[in-house]
Amino acid sequence: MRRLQGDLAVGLPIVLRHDGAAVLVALVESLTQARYSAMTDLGTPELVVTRRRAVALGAQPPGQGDTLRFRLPPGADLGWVAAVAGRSGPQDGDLGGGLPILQTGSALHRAMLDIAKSIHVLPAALAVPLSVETEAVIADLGLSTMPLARVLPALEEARSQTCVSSAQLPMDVSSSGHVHVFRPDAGGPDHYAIEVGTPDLSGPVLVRLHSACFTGDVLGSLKCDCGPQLRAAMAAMAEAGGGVLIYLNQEGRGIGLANKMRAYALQDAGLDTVEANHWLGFEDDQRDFRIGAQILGRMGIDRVRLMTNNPAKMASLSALGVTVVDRVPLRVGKTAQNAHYLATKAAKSGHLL
Ligand SMILES: Nc1nc2c(ncn2[C@@H]2O[C@H](COP(=O)(O)OP(=O)(O)OP(=O)(O)O)[C@@H](O)[C@H]2O)c(=O)[nH]1
Ligand SMILES: [Zn+2]
Repeated sequence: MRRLQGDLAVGLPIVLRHDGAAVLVALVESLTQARYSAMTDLGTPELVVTRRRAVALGAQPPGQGDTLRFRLPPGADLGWVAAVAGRSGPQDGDLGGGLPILQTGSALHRAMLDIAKSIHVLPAALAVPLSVETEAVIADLGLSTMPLARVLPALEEARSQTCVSSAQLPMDVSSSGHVHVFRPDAGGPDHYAIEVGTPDLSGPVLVRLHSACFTGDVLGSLKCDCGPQLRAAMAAMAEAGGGVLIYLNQEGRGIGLANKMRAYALQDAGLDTVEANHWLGFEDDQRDFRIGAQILGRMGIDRVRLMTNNPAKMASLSALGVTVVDRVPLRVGKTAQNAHYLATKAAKSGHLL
């Protein structure tokens, strides 16, 4: 799967197989003019997008499925395809004639977008069904290939983590502390568990499950409350004698920093934080808290006092077998610039303020 993800990330097409059929797939995010031309020369391409994206573009898609596909209209160039994907910015909502007739996508189409999301790029793919003849044409290119049946298990495998290194770290909140680095067995970004002070891991542990926010954690952004929440959680852990911060590299609620900045540009144009995610084709929250639950398990922690205002985090951990003994609210970092963001999270995502 890492090879497949790497190829797609740099713009190389891959071949997915299912039920005796083969489809050549490239992600719109990394598609170049040369590859677009080569793919359209090979057959009749379809564009695959999420229902969220189609609705954002004004379509009224049939059925219930979350993945949709349509044939490229005559004359559609790479610029049009990129605009459908939302690659360049808020102006991409203006498609003129709108989208051609949409069809519900199959499990194969959904897998394409799942792979795109797993590498934090826009969920939009160009797919060219291959005939026996066209397969022969590309046979020598050595493209990565995978049967559909292996895609989901391979993505699942990336959630299994192993601790690869640990060391002591004195910090300003506490002179005693440890950092443990966890790595997905199937590759992907590392995640970190930080023991602040000397927590008793056998009892209910004061825990913060924090998702990376480069802009808030590092740059001191006033648009969200992440930086103050991070620092307040660590200070509270030190004060209590110990706690564990799980720092998950799930930037932008799991859409990655590039897409979060696209979402910020959309917010500058008037959308709220949830609408901006939808406009780009993502769900409100693309994070997978199974990773956090697994790291807790690897550390031998099964009872937590969870520092959060997000009931969905508590519910996810409970469903995954971690006992949430109580919730410790984290109400810090309100600014004039993030008041609307926090109000939207309360109204649309159920955050407790
Ligand atoms: N997509 C997107 N992500 C954002 C935006 N603002 C902040 N984030 C991300 O939201 C996440 C916030 O993470 P957390 O603070 O752990 O989670 P939370 O759901 O707010 O819950 P608690 O803080 O625990 O109450 C981080 O990954 C940020 O990068 C935004 O406008 N759009
Ligand atoms: Zn933030």
